[in-house]
Amino acid sequence: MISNFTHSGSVIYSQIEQAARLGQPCFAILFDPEELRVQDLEKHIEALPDHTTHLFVGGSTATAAQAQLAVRELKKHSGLPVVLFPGDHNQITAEADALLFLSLISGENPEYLIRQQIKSVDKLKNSALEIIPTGYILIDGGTETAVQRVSKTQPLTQDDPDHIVAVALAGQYSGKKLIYLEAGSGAKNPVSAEIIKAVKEAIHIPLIVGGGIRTREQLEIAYEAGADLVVVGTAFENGNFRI
Ligand SMILES: CC(C)=CCC/C(C)=C/CC/C(C)=C/CC/C(C)=C/COP(=O)(O)OP(=O)(O)O
Ligand SMILES: O=P(O)(O)OC[C@@H](O)CO
Ligand SMILES: [Mg+2]
Repeated sequence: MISNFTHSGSVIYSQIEQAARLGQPCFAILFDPEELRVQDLEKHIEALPDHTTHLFVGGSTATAAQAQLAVRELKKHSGLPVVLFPGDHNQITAEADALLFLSLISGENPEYLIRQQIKSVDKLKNSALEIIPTGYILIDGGTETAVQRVSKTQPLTQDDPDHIVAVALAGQYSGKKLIYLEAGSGAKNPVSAEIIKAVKEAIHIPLIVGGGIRTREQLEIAYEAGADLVVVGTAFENGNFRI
């Protein structure tokens, strides 16, 4: 019997999974609510690359009000799915289409492994927001990033792909539906092709890759290595993402 207790549909996740299965990679632009000026939003929407499939909203230090405004305005001006990628439970708003329910599994800070998630329950339990359990893995991108500072966790070295694969598999075995390899916003070095490939070969859930991707070439390297969804934030924010 189909359960009546299903919290919400899985429209967004099913799309990502199906695209991954068909080898049609997805592409997300990340809007940091802290940086977003509403008066510039239409210009940003017009500048979205044609192959954009998702709009992500989140920041390491954005407030609840900033996140809510960003989601509302993006939904108003674009038909693309708006997916929350929160740095904090306060950024969650039921007006989005889906939520990456992140757990920072590369680190050992209980606040980002389970406490933030518990704090979000009151908001989530009566909402129809699609919740996508996501294993979030912070990898050293050559600079100290906001995620590292905020989460007080160390990134995993790119020199040990076997360990990164083990963390990703532990996430999958724990029931995560997505794995997100993160080099950190504005990273000097994106996650390497070698690591993307090793993780992709090991897991059977879709793989998100982000952090420090600025060029068409880096984007293609990530897809070629096996990323199912690539996220670009800073380069788009700065008007530097040339494709
Ligand atoms: C799912 C729930 C309830 C909460 C999530 C809380 C967790 C586990 C967060 C993971 C750790 C973290 C701080 C992630 C931040 C992710 C993010 C939105 C990064 C974008 O970084 P920017 O804010 O753009 O960086 P800059 O400050 O460099 O611009
Ligand atoms: O801002 P950039 O470096 O594109 O990173 C995107 C995203 O992965 C950050 O969480
Ligand atoms: Mg940012």
